[in-house]
Amino acid sequence: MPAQRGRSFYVPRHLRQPDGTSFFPASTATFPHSDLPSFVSPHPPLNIPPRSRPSRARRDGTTPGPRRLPYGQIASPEHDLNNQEPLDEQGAADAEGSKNGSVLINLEAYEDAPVEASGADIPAPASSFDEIDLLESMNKNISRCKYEKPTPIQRHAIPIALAGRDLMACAQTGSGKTAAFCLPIICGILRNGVSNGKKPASRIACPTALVLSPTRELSCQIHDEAKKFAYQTGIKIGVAYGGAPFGLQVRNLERGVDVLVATPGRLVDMVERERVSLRMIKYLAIDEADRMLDMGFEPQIRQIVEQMDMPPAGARQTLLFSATFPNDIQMLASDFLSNYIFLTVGRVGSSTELIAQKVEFVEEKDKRRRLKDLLHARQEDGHHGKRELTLVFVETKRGADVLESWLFQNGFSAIAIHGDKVQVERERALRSFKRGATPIMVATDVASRGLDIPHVAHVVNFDLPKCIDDYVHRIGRTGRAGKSGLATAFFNSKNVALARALTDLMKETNQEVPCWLSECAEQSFDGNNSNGMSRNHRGNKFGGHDFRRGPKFGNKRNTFQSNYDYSTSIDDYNPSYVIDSNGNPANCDYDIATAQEEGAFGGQSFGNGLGYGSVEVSGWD
Ligand SMILES: Nc1ncnc2c1ncn2[C@@H]1O[C@H](COP(=O)(O)OP(=O)(O)OP(=O)(O)O)[C@@H](O)[C@H]1O
Repeated sequence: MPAQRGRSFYVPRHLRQPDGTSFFPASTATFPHSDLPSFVSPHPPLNIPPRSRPSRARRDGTTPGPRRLPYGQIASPEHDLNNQEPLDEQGAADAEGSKNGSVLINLEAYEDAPVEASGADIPAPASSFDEIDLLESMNKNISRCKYEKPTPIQRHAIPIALAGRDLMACAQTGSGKTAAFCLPIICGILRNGVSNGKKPASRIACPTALVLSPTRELSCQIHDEAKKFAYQTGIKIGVAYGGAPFGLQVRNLERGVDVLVATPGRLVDMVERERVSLRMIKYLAIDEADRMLDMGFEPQIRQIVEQMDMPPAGARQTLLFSATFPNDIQMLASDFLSNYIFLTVGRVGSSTELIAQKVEFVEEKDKRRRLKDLLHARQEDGHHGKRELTLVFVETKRGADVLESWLFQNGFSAIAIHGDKVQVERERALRSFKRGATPIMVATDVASRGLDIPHVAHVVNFDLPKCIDDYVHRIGRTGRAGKSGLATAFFNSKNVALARALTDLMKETNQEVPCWLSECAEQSFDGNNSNGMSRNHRGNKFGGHDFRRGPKFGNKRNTFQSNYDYSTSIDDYNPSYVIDSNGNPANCDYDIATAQEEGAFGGQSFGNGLGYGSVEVSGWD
């Protein structure tokens, strides 16, 4: 329903151009509202009954209701989460990722991204799982997962990790980073003999590997993935996260654990109460490592890694993964690593071209109406038939609750997830969304990282984040594992600081940038206004970069600082190979002038406000 057409927008004084006009469009008529996604659903439509008028529905969806509903729409006053039709059979098959024994994904989509690895003596990449020296039991599990060939990050990262090297790795969202660190860890433990991590004659769990992640949901997901890779190997995978019964988790770990997947808070609690010891840790993996080392989490991570009983860097193997890695965080992260390799698939912080990105100018007061239009439009375009999922990101927990209620009042079946909800509610929301029972989820940044939900076809940034890296992770909830996806962002005068970074990211991934956004980006960026920019952005399309190659490389002040014996120093850094999209070696020297201009490192302080300022509102664990 194009309710906004023809209405003019108020443009604040500071956003007007000198001639009094605005770089924002005068009315939505000039926006691509009609320009709705040319995105083609990867799923065939279902026969869906016509939409019926909603009246009231319970927010937790626990009351009885119709079994089959149009996309996101409530057909009767009440609906039952449990009785609702989940994804149909085809959907279930897709979710399993299999058909005729092969994975229904297009991994070729990741082949275009240039791969760059830097550091000393880099192990060669492998072209197939067979070529990687994983054990027979693990190869069987890889086949069971229907992984036919490794993704680029897996091809490069697994041999590096199997060679025992520390690694800082960056690759696009949805490109298979979880397996890239889980497989070599499990294989390494198997090669050295399974210990089933229990201190003899004691109730203290002593895992061999620790995987840290920022949210409870992500820890559960990694735990599930790792269990698949460790199936029938004898390796025990355990999980520890807040909001769930402490005693139950401890009792499970007491039975023995080789790989412990944990959120930092619960882990600290367990170590302090002497239920877990980190003294046997041989492998430390940190997923979403930039988030984990940003201001909110860094003290806790340092406590775990440096002040508890974990062996120091060099005595353990450390693997850090993320899709984004700002330079200042890379520098912090290097404290935890020894003689490491820096590996990137695509530019650090870049997105994937699988995601069609749309940016629309929408004033605050018009956002709800526009969201409603978008949800209806997908229905009318026939995208609703397969219970495609829509994830709507908002800035605050309260905003999530309010929007959830409003969607319900307007007949949409939506559920909110944020950090103020108790864990049972969070899990219920996620489960209901994943099953397709509640096809719209309103979320804060608690759902922005790592979550792998196969049918998310549309991500709406109802409120844009302050930092482009957060945007990259949010839109990365769609367009995963080779599938295409759509991301729509509502932009207005509150988001001007993000315009430049957003424009650059969109251009880099061959997206159409609206003229008004380009103009806004040009005018808002005066060289000082770098808000919203990723801290490693350097405007270079090719490759990512290792902060050790920055302008201060060679400056003793930047020699890595640590309590432990680091063999890595700026002096023995030795960039070894750069591979372009055709697999050929390429030259990708770091442009010092550009780096200095953009404050590659040292240029911006850690407290520059560009980090994850939404910690308070987003409910990280
Ligand atoms: N080699 C492979 N073949 C087929 N599917 C794969 C392969 N590797 C991973 N996948 C699938 O791709 C999906 C995305 O993987 P994963 O969640 O590890 O991505 P990610 O890179 O960690 O994303 P994010 O940056 O959002 O955390 C998962 O469903 C996973 O099972």
